[in-house]
Amino acid sequence: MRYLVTAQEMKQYDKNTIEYLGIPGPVLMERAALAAEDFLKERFDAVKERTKVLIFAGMGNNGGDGLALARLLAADGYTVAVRLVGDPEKATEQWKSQWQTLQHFPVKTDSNTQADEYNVIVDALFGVGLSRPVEGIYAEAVEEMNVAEGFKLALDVPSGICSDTGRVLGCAFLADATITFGFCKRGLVMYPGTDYAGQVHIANVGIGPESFLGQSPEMYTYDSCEQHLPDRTSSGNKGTFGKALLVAGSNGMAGAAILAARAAYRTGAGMVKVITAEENRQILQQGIPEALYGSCRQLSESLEWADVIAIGPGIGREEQARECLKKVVEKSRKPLVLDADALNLLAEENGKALAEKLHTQGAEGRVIILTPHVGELSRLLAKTIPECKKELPECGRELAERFHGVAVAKDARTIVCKEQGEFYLNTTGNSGMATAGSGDVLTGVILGLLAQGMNAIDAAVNGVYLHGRAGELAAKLHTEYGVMAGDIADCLMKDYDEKESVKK
Ligand SMILES: NC(=O)C1=CN([C@@H]2O[C@H](COP(=O)(O)OP(=O)(O)OC[C@H]3O[C@@H](n4cnc5c(N)ncnc54)[C@H](O)[C@@H]3O)[C@@H](O)[C@H]2O)[C@@H](O)CC1
Ligand SMILES: Nc1ncnc2c1ncn2[C@@H]1O[C@H](COP(=O)(O)OP(=O)(O)O)[C@@H](O)[C@H]1O
Ligand SMILES: [K+]
Repeated sequence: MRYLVTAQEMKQYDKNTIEYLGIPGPVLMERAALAAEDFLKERFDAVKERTKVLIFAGMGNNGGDGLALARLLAADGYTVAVRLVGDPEKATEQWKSQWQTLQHFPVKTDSNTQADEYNVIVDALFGVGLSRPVEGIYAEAVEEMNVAEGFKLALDVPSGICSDTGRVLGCAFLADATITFGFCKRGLVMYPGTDYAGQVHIANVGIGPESFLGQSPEMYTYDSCEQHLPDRTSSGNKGTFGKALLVAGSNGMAGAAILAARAAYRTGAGMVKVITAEENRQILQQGIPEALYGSCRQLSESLEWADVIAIGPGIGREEQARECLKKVVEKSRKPLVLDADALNLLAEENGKALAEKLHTQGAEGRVIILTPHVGELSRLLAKTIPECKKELPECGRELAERFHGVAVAKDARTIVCKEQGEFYLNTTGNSGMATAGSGDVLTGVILGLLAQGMNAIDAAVNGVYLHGRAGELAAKLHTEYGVMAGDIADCLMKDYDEKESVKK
């Protein structure tokens, strides 16, 4: 698990470390600079004589980090220059202290430096203190750094990237790598910030979980989650691993049902039964002979049979779909995943009463997971798509609250939201997954995990992770251009044993 912090959280943890834990600010800054120095030395020590480093320093403590780095590198024999951007009169106390110390070291600090004469450019203009769009002399400095050749390292956050959202404020430094201090900032994994950050390295500078003082970060991600899969009893039979009911696929949309059923099986469900339009019977049985088939008329008895239910992929918005959704809501209290057109039906005017019932069931303890993409989310919340994209965690949380459930707000960086507590932001996956049917696969994955007894939040979080991971494996085989949803389903769990054996 890796925390993802906002600027405000990071500043609070800095403050707690200094004021409560008693580690002085200059010590933290020195450690930040040492970490950056180590990072550069690892890459450039072998060619030290030919390495010329230019550091662009702002007037805040990010600039202070830059000055400390300049001193360390110069003391180590590197050719280093610093370009000051801003008015030193307005610099922070720590900055001023770093500046005085720097005067005793052979570092060029006049303004005549030409970026194209250096082969390492370090951005120490702004870190988590960026508070408005980058303009004027700061924008010029960013532009100069961006057009320069050579290796580009950002300290803490690429200047111009909002630490909380990953958005570009005015313009931003395009880094090859970012060394970030203490905890990873949200903006370094969200788009487009992640593209600007390059490779992200998290440096331990002495600000750790002790600094939370009861207020842990609100967001986290997984780098690896094998240990979070449901236990698999070696003596289990197909009943042990759950009976998953999938209501999917209207006439002509059998593919959605096949993809989701396939994904549920691949994730480990013992039995998958698909309720779909009569016309789909043959193609479904050919496409996935392992699945049981049922027509919409058999829905009631299938609801009795099932341990867990998912409804939505490819069901359309016709009367039959509405009837099925009504039954699933009214005749069952079993764990339920709602996706695609099931969500659209709930968002319609005449779906409001059903949504109200679900809300009550959620309050009474029914497990409800909703998996909207931003379009579906915008319909459910009556907001615009840009609003939902901009405030995805908040919108996801609003939906989770509305249904007393778990909302999987899908985008290039999907966020799993509960009514309260932390958000999970997913970092697996790639643009190859922006392909029709990819969401149907996710529904099947979450259903498969629920079938094996996982709780709602774990099924949603791990489902999203595994789905993205499968997308990465699929892209290795087919490139991001060539991935189709079926490839994602087929790549599910493919590297699981391998990773386990590496771990052992
Ligand atoms: N103890 C600490 O405080 C530590 C801080 N560290 C560094 O300190 C950074 C945070 O330092 P600060 O809080 O001083 O903030 P920054 O150095 O990120 O920037 C803040 C300064 O930039 C100005 N500013 C913000 N946006 C601007 C814009 N668009 N145009 C022009 N000026 C703008 C602000 O008015 C302020 O003067 C971290 O990112 C990290 O690099 C690290 O050294 C670790 C320890
Ligand atoms: N650029 C991307 N990077 C990572 N994941 C992505 C990207 N684009 C889409 N996805 C994932 O693919 C899935 C698409 O789901 P959805 O929009 O419901 O597709 P469909 O309705 O076609 O099945 C979501 O899980 C989403 O997070
Ligand atoms: K920076």
